[in-house]
Amino acid sequence: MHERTLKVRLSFSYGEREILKNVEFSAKKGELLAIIGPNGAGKSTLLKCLVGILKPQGEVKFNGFDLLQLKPKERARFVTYVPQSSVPEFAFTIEEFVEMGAYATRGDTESALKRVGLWERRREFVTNLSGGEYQLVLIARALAQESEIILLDEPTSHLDINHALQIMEILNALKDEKIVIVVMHDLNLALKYADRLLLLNKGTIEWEGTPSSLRGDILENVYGIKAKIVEIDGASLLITSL
Ligand SMILES: Nc1ncnc2c1ncn2[C@@H]1O[C@H](COP(=O)(O)OP(=O)(O)OP(=O)(O)O)[C@@H](O)[C@H]1O
Repeated sequence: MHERTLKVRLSFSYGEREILKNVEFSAKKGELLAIIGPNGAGKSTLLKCLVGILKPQGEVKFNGFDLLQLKPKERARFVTYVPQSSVPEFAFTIEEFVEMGAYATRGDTESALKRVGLWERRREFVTNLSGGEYQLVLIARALAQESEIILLDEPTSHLDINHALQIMEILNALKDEKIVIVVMHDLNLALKYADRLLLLNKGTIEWEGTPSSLRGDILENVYGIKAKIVEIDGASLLITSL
């Protein structure tokens, strides 16, 4: 049996400009991996490399073979990508939109929509949804694809705290079935839900560890802020100022 582990080692340049420099990490089922880091650090570029939208140098090994060597359709069986979203302008119903995900079956669509609580609303048009509701639809579409790896780029960015927590709970429940990698800007949500954090800065992994091992001074250097992490009721809370 191959271990169900994703092993990444890659670099990527836009033309002459090196954006990701020898980024090396692994991810496995059972843990939610959050990628954090300042604007422009290369987080979205990293996800796009992992899903094959961009062509990096290096390798993305899963179960011993290199996903970068697969054709896009084959790769879609293994990796699903949920991009940063805005509501689309085409008139599909929620159900049609989720079914359009690669390799999704009707059964997958039903269970995915039930999981995000949108099955009853499946005949509504996606154009009429709020940003947060559309985010849930995108996640349902990714779930319906039944891939083994799911990559999400700031899935809570447009969401109120209730919906943000709902999404994080869904991802938390998903991590035993799939490898879950999430780019997050909300550091408090990352501290609460991530099992492991990757801090990306200027295209390299500046720090990697569990939320409980993160210290304020690590964030201070990278973000140029004052930061303190305190424990309240067993939870880590980040307090910041300029
Ligand atoms: N198509 C492109 N052509 C050239 N440079 C690009 C392109 N897309 C992104 N970049 C550059 O790559 C760098 C990393 O961008 P990326 O979007 O990966 O950062 P990020 O960490 O996701 O940032 P943010 O938190 O702001 O979303 C940025 O400096 C950006 O200007």
